[in-house]
Amino acid sequence: MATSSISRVAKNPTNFSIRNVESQKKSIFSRHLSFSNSSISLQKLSLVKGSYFSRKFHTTTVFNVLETVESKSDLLSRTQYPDNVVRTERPTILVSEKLGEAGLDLLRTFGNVDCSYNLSPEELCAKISLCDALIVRSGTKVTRQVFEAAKGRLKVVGRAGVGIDNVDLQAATEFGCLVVNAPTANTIAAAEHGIALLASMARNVAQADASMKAGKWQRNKYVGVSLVGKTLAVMGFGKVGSEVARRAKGLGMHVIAHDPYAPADRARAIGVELVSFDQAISTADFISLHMPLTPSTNRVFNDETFSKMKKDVRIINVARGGVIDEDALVRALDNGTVAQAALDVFTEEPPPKDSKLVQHENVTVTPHLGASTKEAQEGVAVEIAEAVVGALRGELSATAVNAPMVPPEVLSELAPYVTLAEKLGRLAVQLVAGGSGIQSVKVVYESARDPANLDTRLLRAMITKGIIEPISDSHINLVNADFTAKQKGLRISEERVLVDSSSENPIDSIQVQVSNVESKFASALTENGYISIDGRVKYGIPHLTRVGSFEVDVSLDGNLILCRQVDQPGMIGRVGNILGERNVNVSFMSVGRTAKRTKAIMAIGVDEEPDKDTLKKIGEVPAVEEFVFLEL
Ligand SMILES: NC(=O)C1=CN([C@@H]2O[C@H](COP(=O)(O)OP(=O)(O)OC[C@H]3O[C@@H](n4cnc5c(N)ncnc54)[C@H](O)[C@@H]3O)[C@@H](O)[C@H]2O)C=CC1
Ligand SMILES: O=C(O)C(=O)COP(=O)(O)O
Repeated sequence: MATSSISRVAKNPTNFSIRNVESQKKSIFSRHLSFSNSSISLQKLSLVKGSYFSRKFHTTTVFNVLETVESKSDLLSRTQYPDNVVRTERPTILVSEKLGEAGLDLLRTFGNVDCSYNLSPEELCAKISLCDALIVRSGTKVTRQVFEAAKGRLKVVGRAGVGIDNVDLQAATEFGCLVVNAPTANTIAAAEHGIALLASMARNVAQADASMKAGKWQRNKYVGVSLVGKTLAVMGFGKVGSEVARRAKGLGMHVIAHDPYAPADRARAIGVELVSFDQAISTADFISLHMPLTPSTNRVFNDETFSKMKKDVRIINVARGGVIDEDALVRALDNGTVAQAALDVFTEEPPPKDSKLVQHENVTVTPHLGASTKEAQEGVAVEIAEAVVGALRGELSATAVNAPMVPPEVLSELAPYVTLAEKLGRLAVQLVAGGSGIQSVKVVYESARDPANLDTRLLRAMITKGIIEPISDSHINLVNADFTAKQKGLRISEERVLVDSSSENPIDSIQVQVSNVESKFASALTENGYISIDGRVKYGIPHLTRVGSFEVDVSLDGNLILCRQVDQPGMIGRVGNILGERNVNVSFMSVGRTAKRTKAIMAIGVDEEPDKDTLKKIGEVPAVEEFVFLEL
């Protein structure tokens, strides 16, 4: 008989009307009674729905659909606002490194932009709890401390460039913060810088320039090497690597590449042979690095790998300093294995003033200038501003780094199922008797679609949200759903059941099963002993269609009383009277039973939350065997 202590969500009268019409006019099961007196016609309903869908569902991203769906179903627990508050004020966007004006202008049309450059880690942590978004380049370390200091307000980190090795992605994910980058706008700039370093290193341009400025004229000292006919190994054949390869081919070089993930046909198309790591480094005259810094590429160029290189090899690094063991490189330069190196990036930036590597006479250096052209900086600024604004609007950018991508057409199709999934999660957790922790949840999707064509990650995230949020202070979104579930020891498994129906709808029904728990409403348990509830989307609106082994049919909105009683005449009237006397408005009622005159379940939708006394009175009706009050 316990009732739940879950906090209420706001109500929107328009949605009640829609639901009432839905209940009244679209009842499918014979014993479904509607207590609605709504005068909205079905035609009007479809108009409302039509305009709603056509206006909103052109959107292309996950959070936008979540926002749309949630505002439609009156949930204020918005995915992207962890403090459960719908913010109406302009968001604050902190830009911690120089960003192109076009990007800043775009950001200013949407939020308050705080350009604070050269912040110390402490200053960044002090500011961040006042910010909704942070935009960085490679110079700002977005550490776990930053996410902790944000106190849940920071919703998106935008990296105005490619490399995200300066952002603690694991921490971002744990804190439900989306990370987006600008992966395309500086590709050419980085490739051109790679080629500039290659050519200037080969012809000693920087050294000769410094020598002349020191008053010298050393023509014999600075004899260079030619590029034509030499072998260049491109390590990392991604966007930058392939542009470098293309340009090097134009200089008459023989280009090979190593990239465990690059498709061979892409390489073949520009006349580049993909080879193994060892083959690349042992045959190349020049080696150009273009792989990201990850645990597996960290210091991949070290004493051992330098020793496998051809004598007098020349190395260019426009990727990340950390892929080279810099002390080993100094040794390789000193012992003559590596003739020259041209470096734009360093393990520590800026490197120490007395760095042997930077000071080495055979090394050409630039201070991380790969992306620093006017064109690239305007490009990344706009690219990242669009991504950040989109994310703050509730959209999931196409350049999200720590969240799954769900194609736009899948998103709009799944929208009503997203609401259904969250509500089933909310209901399931409220049916669990206090004290027994949920560890294992199984979700069964019935669908006529080929499982390969059914992306359920979004639904699983929303079921997780529905289950976890009411019983904890965690705030779940698509970024952190799986992580949070795992952290709380909640295992969510999924099963797809192929059914013989129209594949026009992505899903026929969703069943949520919670096993190894006690229920505060025993009728929700199946004969196998687990809590089981089913839901469907009918005419765009989520419905609860089964509780345990009882079929019901109620639209999922407002609050719900589930009663199990002896199936006998007069029960609906008796319970309805108790609620009516206490001014609790019944919005719909549905009765389900397994057999005539045995046991039945009554599902009663109520607009107001009945007080304890009212619920007690319902419990005292002699034929009522158990009941539970649930908030959706
Ligand atoms: N110096 C600068 O200012 C700039 C530096 N960069 C850096 O250049 C690097 C590449 O950037 P993009 O080409 O845009 O990225 P990308 O993601 O298009 O390419 C990276 C490639 O590296 C490959 N890769 C991953 N692990 C590898 C491994 N162990 N061995 C060989 N290849 C591996 C990937 O398969 C991918 O094809 C990044 O680290 C980025 O941060 C990018 C732009 C400017
Ligand atoms: O995009 C990248 O990965 C870069 O390294 C460019 O860095 P930056 O934005 O110039 O600090």
